[in-house]
Amino acid sequence: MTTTRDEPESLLLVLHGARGDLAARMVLPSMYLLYRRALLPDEWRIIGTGRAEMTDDEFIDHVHDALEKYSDEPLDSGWHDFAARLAYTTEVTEDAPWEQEQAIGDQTNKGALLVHYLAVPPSAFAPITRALAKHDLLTDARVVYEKPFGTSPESFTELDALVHEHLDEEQVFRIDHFLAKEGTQNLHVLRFANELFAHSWNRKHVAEVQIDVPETLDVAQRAEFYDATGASLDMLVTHLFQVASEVALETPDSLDVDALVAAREEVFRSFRELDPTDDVVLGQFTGYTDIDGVDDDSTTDTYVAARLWIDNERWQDVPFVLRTGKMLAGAAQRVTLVLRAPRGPMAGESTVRPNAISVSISGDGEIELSTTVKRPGPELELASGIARLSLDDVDPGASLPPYASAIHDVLDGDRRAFTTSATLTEAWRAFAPLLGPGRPAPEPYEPGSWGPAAADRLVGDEGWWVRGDGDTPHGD
Ligand SMILES: NC(=O)C1=CN([C@@H]2O[C@H](COP(=O)(O)OP(=O)(O)OC[C@H]3O[C@@H](n4cnc5c(N)ncnc54)[C@H](OP(=O)(O)O)[C@@H]3O)[C@@H](O)[C@H]2O)C=CC1
Ligand SMILES: O=C1O[C@H](COP(=O)(O)O)[C@@H](O)[C@H](O)[C@H]1O
Repeated sequence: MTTTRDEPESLLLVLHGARGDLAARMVLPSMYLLYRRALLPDEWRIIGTGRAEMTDDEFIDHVHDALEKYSDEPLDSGWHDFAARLAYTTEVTEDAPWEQEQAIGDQTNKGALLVHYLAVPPSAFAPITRALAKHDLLTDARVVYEKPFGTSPESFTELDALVHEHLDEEQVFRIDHFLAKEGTQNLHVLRFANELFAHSWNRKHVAEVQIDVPETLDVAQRAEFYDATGASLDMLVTHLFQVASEVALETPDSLDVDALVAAREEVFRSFRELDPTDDVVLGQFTGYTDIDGVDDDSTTDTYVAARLWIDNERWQDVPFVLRTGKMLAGAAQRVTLVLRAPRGPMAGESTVRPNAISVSISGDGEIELSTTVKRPGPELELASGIARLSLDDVDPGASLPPYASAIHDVLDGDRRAFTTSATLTEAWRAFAPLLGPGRPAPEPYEPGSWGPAAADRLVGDEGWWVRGDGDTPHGD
């Protein structure tokens, strides 16, 4: 399997929104981890930006605090070397000179790779892009955009046009960290590298696909953002659609980046527009509107379950049932292919569960195969058994968390784990009916439950594969 490896000799990362929550939780700890694993070029620097003034030393203290809180790596002698490469400056704007322009130009003239990471609210993507273009800081640069990249088909189209006015698609890295998860990346390896699975991956053998990300998390820490977003924008049109495309890929000619991305784009074109009446259930947990920062009459969805249809030969009539929600009874990130009942001499045996290929995409990932076996004993009695392979048992297991993996890919110029303009265009097309007058009203559900019972009609007779406590298929 080849990748587009294009490792730079030196790096200048401009981290826009460096004092924000995402920078503290994900970006800075990821850079520290990459540094400690010797996965950064020998020469590198981070320039953090923000709208307020701050000295370099204050920024270094801020980064230290963030790493203490959010990094698992020790702040030992390596920290001092890391800190020596940090600087801070006020944010670039369109209508004023920027003090960093000359310094950045000097670095890039010497061959440094310039990466702008926009860890800022989506409303700031356009002004910062324009400002960077105005100061000629986009030529040959790579630009990382956080999610959501647009909040409606219209705002996506507008942002996409602006971005393409100044950047080639190859320069643009739109993060969807679910694509960077080890477990997600294992989906196509599992399928294409194992004859055992390759032939089952179609409508002939698969009755239903469930992509299930229930969460126990509350939203009180980010109420303002969440109330303006909701589960379907935060998770469905983004992560769950991307994972669905990863499951549903047509077989690419190779696993090269271009072939893989093209296969993902192709399957997105087959996504049928959601039918909000028949195929979508929204929910809101009881007590949501009492949270500070949430409107008293908010109709924001904190839960969504949707049946997605993929209109191509491989998946015609196979429902892809996608579910996620906050404050649910258990947490999981699981893709399950529920297989059809066997034909032949054992057809009609109804005492056991269906076969299933179930992949946990959280952490390092785990594969479970639900199989039917003979119960030991003199009679021919059937039983269900689950074979499990935890991917952190695979040698050598040195995985990177999704954000570190995504940043590493940006440095390598490897775009396989990023969304593209084409996939997002199709995602918004398929999702658009849920933004219209047909959007169902969210149904109430109790915190700690599995969400509105109405969603049970979206899955087959076996129900939700995840329905125990925690990340556990039912019956475990
Ligand atoms: N936090 C998280 O866990 C996740 C966040 N994201 C995405 O990451 C991005 C950043 O999120 P998060 O860090 O939580 O958000 P914050 O609200 O913490 O904003 C990040 C920083 O952006 C700067 N900023 C805010 N408004 C503007 C503006 N209008 N122009 C320029 N800079 C601005 C602020 O810095 P200053 O005041 O110093 O200028 C702020 O510290 C968002 O797109 C979000 O959707 C995605 C997944 C998870
Ligand atoms: O992007 C988001 O993802 C998280 C779930 O992802 P994880 O990798 O942290 O498990 C979700 O909780 C959050 O609402 C959403 O914005």
